Amino acid sequence: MLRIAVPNKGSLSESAIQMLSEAGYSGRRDTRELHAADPRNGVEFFYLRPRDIATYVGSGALDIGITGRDLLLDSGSPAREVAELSFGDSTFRFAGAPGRFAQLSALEGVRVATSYPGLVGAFLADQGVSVTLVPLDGAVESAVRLGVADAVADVVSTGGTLRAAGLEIFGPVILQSTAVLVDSGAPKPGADTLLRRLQGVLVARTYVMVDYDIRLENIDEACRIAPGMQSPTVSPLADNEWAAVRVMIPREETNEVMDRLYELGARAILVTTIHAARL
Ligand SMILES: Nc1ncnc2c1ncn2[C@@H]1O[C@H](COP(=O)(O)OP(=O)(O)OP(=O)(O)O)[C@@H](O)[C@H]1O
Ligand SMILES: O=P(O)(O)OC[C@H]1O[C@H](OP(=O)(O)OP(=O)(O)O)[C@H](O)[C@@H]1O
Ligand SMILES: [Mg+2]
Repeated sequence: MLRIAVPNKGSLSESAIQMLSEAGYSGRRDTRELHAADPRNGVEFFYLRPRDIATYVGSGALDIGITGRDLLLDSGSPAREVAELSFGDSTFRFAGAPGRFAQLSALEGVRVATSYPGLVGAFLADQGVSVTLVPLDGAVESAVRLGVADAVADVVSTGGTLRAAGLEIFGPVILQSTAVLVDSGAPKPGADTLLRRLQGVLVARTYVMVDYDIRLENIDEACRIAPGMQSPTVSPLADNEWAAVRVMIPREETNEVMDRLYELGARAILVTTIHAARL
């Protein structure tokens, strides 16, 4: 059985569990369960703190897992990133009182609070800036107001938490993070199937299927508007001056592509969602 680590709570948990469900796996039924077997698919799930997942996978205790890139790098674990999963996006930034720090070098010698000391320490060492790191468990934005640090380094999503704490971002982007699939680098039976299934979910979410009818003389132009993956499927119609075309397009381009096809003379343009895919 492939042993898979899944975030048990926090920002990544719900999306990770949803994605595995769309990939055809059945997981735990109760949020307090820490382990669930899915014998039909030959996998076992272990629900763990996202911060600990790289440690379990890097040590070989578990085969593969879902965590954040920032948490992976912070852990110092030898686990490696296998694929991006397109959720849990965030940036990792420095912040301080408005106007206090103009650039990174202004951090020299000051106290920087973070719950990612491994990630921030490595970044600052690489940049040749020496600070006193103040490791905290969370809510690090309060550290400046409460006087335990001069600046913070933390996850930023909307920026709302920083603003509410009266802090301002400065300096370079430390990291662009996203949820990732991680493994130990050693091949594991069943891991390829999991990866293909998750990639299938991403394709199904990112693309839609478009069907339309078009006059034969306009097919080439229509295929330039929507070229598809390999190439559109073109089928004859009973009226031999027309053909039916089927093609995948990026979901976010749906209406623009429909408008352009219609203007070209396409009719009966139908868009359907994709439930699952293997490219
Ligand atoms: N708005 C967000 N807040 C926090 N983490 C986020 C956010 N968006 C994405 N993430 C990502 O989620 C992961 C952190 O998840 P984790 O569950 O450890 O902490 P959390 O969501 O802050 O939960 P908790 O604070 O309850 O431990 C990181 O990879 C982080 O980049
Ligand atoms: O930019 P925003 O949209 O405001 O989101 C970022 C905030 O969300 C997270 O905090 P969380 O709620 O997880 O609490 P924590 O700091 O205790 O982890 C993160 O640590 C930031 O504080
Ligand atoms: Mg948090």
